[in-house]
Order: sequence, then structure tokens, then C-alpha cells
Amino acid sequence: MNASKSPSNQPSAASTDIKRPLLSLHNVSYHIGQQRLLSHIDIDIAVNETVSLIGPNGAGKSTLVKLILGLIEPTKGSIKAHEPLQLGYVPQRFAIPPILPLRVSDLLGQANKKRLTAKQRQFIFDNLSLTHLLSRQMLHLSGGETQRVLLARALLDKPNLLILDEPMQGLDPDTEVWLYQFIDELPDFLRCAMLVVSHDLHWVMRGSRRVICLNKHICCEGRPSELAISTEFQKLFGHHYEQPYVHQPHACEHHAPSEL
Ligand SMILES: Nc1ncnc2c1ncn2[C@@H]1O[C@H](COP(=O)(O)OP(=O)(O)OP(=O)(O)O)[C@@H](O)[C@H]1O
Repeated sequence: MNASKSPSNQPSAASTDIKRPLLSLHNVSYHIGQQRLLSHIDIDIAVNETVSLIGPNGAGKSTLVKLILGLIEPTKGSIKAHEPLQLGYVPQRFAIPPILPLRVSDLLGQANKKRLTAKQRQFIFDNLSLTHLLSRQMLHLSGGETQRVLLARALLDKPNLLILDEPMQGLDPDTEVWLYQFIDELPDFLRCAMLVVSHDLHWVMRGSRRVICLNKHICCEGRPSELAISTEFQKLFGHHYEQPYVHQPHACEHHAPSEL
């Protein structure tokens, strides 16, 4: 994968953007019948801010993503965009029916061609090494190739909020490192807020500025250094977050503080 120079035609994003609100979830709960999937979620995401979302299996991370994407509506509470949202989404899984022919170029062709210049689109193609994949069937791509195409598909729409749901799943360690670096160092013309759902605690604690730990409610949040000493975090993930974690189902009551 290449590291060509960015064809930025926009001024650098001002650091003050980090303070400008983009999206707010206020007291959001989501139930299906009697089953409580999420409760009392308050999250503010600022323009160009990167937020990592962690939590054990079944914590409600994908449900939260669906709420932000507008695929489902909160049972309670509200979600407010402070400026028009252009969402980009890289899903955890991308299942294509075997009978559906879908070439890489067909999928990428669905992006809005007016959002970026030809040179900027080419930057994405070059850096994600896509040119040789364009005529291939999506069905026949490897996991890493599929991730690159899905990331390109999202970026070609120049999102102002990019949601990456387990972007490193199934990637080999070298590709993982490369992809982390790519999303960490997006050129100015692609800079956007990011919500990164990850099970990779090592990366989250090392590479993130702000982490939200979800377990049907927000257990704790903050900078990695703050989280590492939080009792809730230690209960959930132990002191051994540098190793792959094993969820301890007894470690959290799965109740919002106000319900305890
Ligand atoms: N449509 C649904 N109907 C009933 N239960 C659901 C539905 N969708 C999700 N759930 C349940 O809600 C809980 C949260 O699911 P969700 O997929 O949001 O968790 P997650 O944190 O993304 O998990 P994972 O890390 O395993 O991907 C799970 O117990 C799941 O079984």
C-alpha cells in the first residue's frame, strides 16, 4: 500500500474544531419489548474528534451504531446533529449473496462523484491500493481487500462522521498496523470525526484520545490514562488490557447508575 502525498485543497482543520459539537446523544435508551439493550446514553462527538467505543460482546455497541446511523430510533431520549451529517460507515461484516455479481467498481461507483476532486479520489485509490481490484468481484476479495474497498467507499463520500465497526477484524498484523496509521493520518481533505468500535484494547488504550466503555450503559469514559485507573474499567477488563481481554460477565451489573 502506498504512501503518496495528499492532494489537499483545503485549509488544515482548525484545532478549535475539536470543541465544535457535531452530534449529541442525550439520555438515549433502546429497548426491544422488555429487553433493555441500551440505557441513559449521553455522548457528544465534536467536529474532527476521534472516539473509540469499547465493550464486551453484547454490550450494545452495534445497537448504538445503528441508532447513530438512523437505522433504528431511540425508545427514549434524543439524537441531535448540530450540522448536516454526512455519514460514512464501514460495517463489521459485509455479506454478499453468492448469486449477486457486484464488482469493486460497481460498489465504488455508488459514491457521490461530486464530493471530491478527481485527484482526491485518485489519492484514495492509490493509498488503498484499489486500482488493480476494480474489475474484481466483491465476493472473491480477501478480508483485507474487502476492508480497503469498504473504507474507500465510505471515504469517497467525504463523510464528516466516519463510523468504523471493528475495522481490524480478520486483518493480519501488518495490514492492521497500516490501516491504523492510514485512519490516524487522514489528509486534511478527508479529515472527519470518527467513531471506532474496537475490541482491540491494546490499540484503543495506546492510540486513542477519548474512549467510551459501554456495557448497556456508559460504564466509564475519558482518556486512556484516566480509564486505566477507573474502577469500572478495571472490573470489566482487569489490569491486563495489553493482552486480549476475556469478558467477565459478573464484572458489571449491566445497569445504568440511576437504575442501581
Ligand atoms: N433485533 C434484536 N432483537 C433482540 N435482541 C437483539 C437485537 N439486536 C441485538 N440484540 C441483542 O442486544 C444485545 C446487544 O447487541 P449488539 O449487537 O448491539 O452488541 P455488541 O456490543 O455490538 O456485541 P458484539 O461485540 O458481540 O458485536 C445482544 O445481547 C443482542 O443479542
